[in-house]
Amino acid sequence: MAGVSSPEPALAPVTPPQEQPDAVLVAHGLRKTYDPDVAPVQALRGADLTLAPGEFVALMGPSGTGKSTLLNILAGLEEADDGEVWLMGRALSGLTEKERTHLRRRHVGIVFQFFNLIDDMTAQENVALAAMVAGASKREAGARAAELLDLLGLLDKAANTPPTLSGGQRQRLAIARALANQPTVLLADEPTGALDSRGGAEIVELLSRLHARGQTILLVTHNHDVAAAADRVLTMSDGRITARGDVARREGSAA
Ligand SMILES: Nc1ncnc2c1ncn2[C@@H]1O[C@H](COP(=O)(O)OP(=O)(O)OP(=O)(O)O)[C@@H](O)[C@H]1O
Repeated sequence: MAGVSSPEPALAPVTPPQEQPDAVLVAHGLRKTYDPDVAPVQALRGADLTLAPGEFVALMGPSGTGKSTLLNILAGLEEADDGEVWLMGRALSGLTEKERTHLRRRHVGIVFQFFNLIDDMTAQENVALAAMVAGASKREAGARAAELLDLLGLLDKAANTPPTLSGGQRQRLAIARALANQPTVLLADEPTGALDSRGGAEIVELLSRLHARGQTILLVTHNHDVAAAADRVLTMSDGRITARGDVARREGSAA
């Protein structure tokens, strides 16, 4: 639990974005306490992170150390109590709500474990809707959806609704939907968590292919085999990033 203190020190802050002008995403000093007045839980205690263009980074660490909280804040689903996030070099705190939403819609794709698909729409409609929300015309959205379903091996399931797909297919559809806005960065929280090993391996293979095409990816996972596909593994403990490295390829070690 994040409330239990860890002997590991936090690392020094990441380089400020002015010295990393091309960073896609930089977070500095993020703090978040849930239920501050009743039963405070310090989920984030000064989390720092930087993502360079085209990087595939895995975020690991024990349960309850703040990984999902960090991802939710980066995705704009939750607000930090303190700290700053720079997306495409722009500090989010300096933007209006509307500007923030616009910037995120343009640059961030989100894949969460529980899919968030619309059950009474077809696979094609689910992806096309996300493209339209991001500003595509109906025609462009239809074409983009077909292209993404093809890329993700789901073209023959375009007319299926999510409940008629397997878990692995649903997760691939969720990834297709997250890519519908052609995001600069894809944020994925345990995308293989609900899948069997074959389904998980398919998602890893898919993420690797997207990465090879230049997609920047930040992935939360408990699975060392999944993390091994990344360029770099960050380890969270006690609400902070406590290890950074390019060690994923070395025997799946996370530290
Ligand atoms: N909405 C919430 N309200 C209160 N506490 C929360 C809330 N969300 C998370 N927490 C607490 O914040 C801490 C960090 O949770 P978080 O889900 O970010 O951890 P995690 O590292 O992603 O865990 P896991 O690996 O189990 O998914 C935990 O102690 C959790 O119980």
